[in-house]
Amino acid sequence: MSQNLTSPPDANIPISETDPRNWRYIAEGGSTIVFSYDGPRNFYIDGTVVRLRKSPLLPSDLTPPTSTGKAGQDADDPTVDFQEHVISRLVPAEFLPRLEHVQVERGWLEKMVSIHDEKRPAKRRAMDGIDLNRTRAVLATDLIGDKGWAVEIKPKWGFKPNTAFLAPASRSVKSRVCRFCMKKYADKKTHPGAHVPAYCPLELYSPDPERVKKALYALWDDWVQSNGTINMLRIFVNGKVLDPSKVNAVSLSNPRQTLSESSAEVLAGQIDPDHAFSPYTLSSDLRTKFAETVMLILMDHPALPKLSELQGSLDSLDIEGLSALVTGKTATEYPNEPLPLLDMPEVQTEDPTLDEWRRFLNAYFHHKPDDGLTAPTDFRAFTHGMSQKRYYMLAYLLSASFKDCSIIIRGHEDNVKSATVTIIDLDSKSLGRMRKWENLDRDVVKCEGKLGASTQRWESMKENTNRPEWCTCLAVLGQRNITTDMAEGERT
Ligand SMILES: O=P(O)(O)O[C@@H]1[C@@H](OP(=O)(O)O)[C@H](OP(=O)(O)O)[C@H](O)[C@H](OP(=O)(O)O)[C@H]1OP(=O)(O)O
Ligand SMILES: Nc1ncnc2c1ncn2[C@@H]1O[C@H](COP(=O)(O)OP(=O)(O)OP(=O)(O)O)[C@@H](O)[C@H]1O
Repeated sequence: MSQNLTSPPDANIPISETDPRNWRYIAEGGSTIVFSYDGPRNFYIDGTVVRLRKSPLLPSDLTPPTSTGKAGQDADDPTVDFQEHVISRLVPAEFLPRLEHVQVERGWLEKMVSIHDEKRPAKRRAMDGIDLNRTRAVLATDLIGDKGWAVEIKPKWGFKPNTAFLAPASRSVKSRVCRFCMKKYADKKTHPGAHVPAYCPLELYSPDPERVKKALYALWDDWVQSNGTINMLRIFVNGKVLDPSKVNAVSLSNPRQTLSESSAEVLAGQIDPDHAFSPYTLSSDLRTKFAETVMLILMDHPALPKLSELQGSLDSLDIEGLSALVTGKTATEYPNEPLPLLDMPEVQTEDPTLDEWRRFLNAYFHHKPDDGLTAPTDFRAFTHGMSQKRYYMLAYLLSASFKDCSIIIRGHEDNVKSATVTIIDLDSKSLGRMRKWENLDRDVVKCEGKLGASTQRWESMKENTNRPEWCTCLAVLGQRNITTDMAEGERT
C-alpha cells in the first residue's frame, strides 16, 4: 500500500480489475487466504496483500453459507473497523499493517480459485475454500514482499496468570507451567503421534537475550522436526515459504551436512550479508545465525513486551477468576463442577458493538491497572455505562485477540537496525467462545495436574529441562518449590 498516499474511499480500489494471475498465493490460516500483488504498476495496489475470507466446503446438496454483509458495510468483515477503533487505541500504529476494505466481485473470486487453488495445501483444500459469496475483502500492507527474508512467529501467551482467584489444584499447576506448555501436553494426549513443541513463550518474551535465543532455537527445531507444519514459525525467502526439509534437518544428527538447496543458501546470504556464506555452509550455522539475528531484532523492539502487557492486563483475573466474578462462587467451591458461565441470565452474551468497545476502552484507560488484584472487593467499580461483569468479560475477550496474533519480522539490508516488526491477525473474537475457553482451561490444567503428580516426571525435569516433552517454564519461573508443589499435585 502506498504509505504516503491517501487511498480512495472505501471499496473504490479497483481490485476486481486486476488480473487474478497477478496475485501470488502466500499463506493461509483457519479463516483467510492471503495473496500478494505482483503485477503491473498500480497506484493503490503495489506493495499490498489481499486477505480473502474462506468458507467450509459443503456437500453439493447443501446451500453454501451466505454473506451477512451488504456491499459498502462492514458486517461481513469486522477486521478493519476493529483495528481502526479498538486495536489502534492499544497498539502504536507503526506496529500494525495498514488495512483497507476493498470490494470484490464473484467472477474475480472464481478466477482466483481456479488459478490459485492448486497451490494451497491439500489438507486445507479438502476442508475449505475462498468464500465466493463475499462482497468485500481486506487489502493490507505486504509485510513479506518478494525480496529478502521475513520471519513469522505466533508467540502465544506471554504472561504468568494472577493466581489469587484460582482453586488450589490449578494454582499449583498454573504457577509452575505456562498456558502454552500445559496445552502442548494436553494436545499430546489427544494426538499421541503429533510433534510436541520444545518452544516455550515465556522464554521468547523474556528480557534475557539468552532465553530469547533458547526460544528461537526451540522454534527452529520444532519447525524442522514437524516439517514446517507447526503454526508458531514460518520463514519466507524472496516472498516464498521456506521448506525446512531444504535446510536438511538442521544437521542435528549430522553436523557436517551441507546446505544444498538454493532457498536456504539465499536465507544464509541475506541473514548474514557480511559473512559470505558459501553453498557449503553448515545448516547448524544457519540455525545459530537465525536465532542470533532474530533475537537482536526482538530485543530491540517493544512489540513483544507490548503484547505481553496487553495479554496480562486484559486477562487480569484468569478465566477462573472471571467465572468466580460472574457466578458469584468462590474458589473453594470449584473446580469439581462446571460453572454455568454464559448461562447466567445477567451476563449478556452478544458481541460488543464498536460503541461498547469505545466505552470499555475508556474504562480500561481511566482506571489504574489491575495488577495485584487479590480479592473480589478489589474489582473495579464502573461509571462508564458498563457493569463490572461485562467489563471483565470484554477484557478477557480482547486479551484473546492478543494471545492469538502473530508477528512478522522483516529483514532489511543491515538487518537488525532497520528490521521491522509488525503485528498481524488481531481479529476480534466472539463471546460465544467463552465456554470453549473455560473448558479448554480445565482440560489443560487437569492434564498437567495429573502429569505433575508423577514423581518420575519431576525427577526427569530436574535432570533435563530441555527435553521437548517437559515444559521448560520451570527454568523460566525458577525452580521453585518442586517438592511442595508435587505433594500438592498428589493430594489433588
Ligand atoms: O485456543 P488456542 O490457544 O488453541 O488458539 C487457537 C489456535 O490454536 P493454536 O493453539 O495457536 O494452535 C488456532 O490456530 P490454528 O487454527 O490451530 O492454527 C486459531 O488461531 C484459533 O483461533 P480462530 O479459530 O482462528 O479464531 C485459536 O483459538 P482461540 O483461543 O483464539 O479461540
Ligand atoms: N499483511 C500481510 N502481509 C504478508 N503476509 C500476510 C499478511 N497477513 C497475513 N499474512 C500471511 O497469511 C497468513 C494467514 O493470515 P492470518 O493469520 O491473518 O489468517 P487467519 O485465517 O486469521 O489465521 P488464524 O487461523 O491463525 O487466525 C499469515 O499466517 C501470514 O503468513
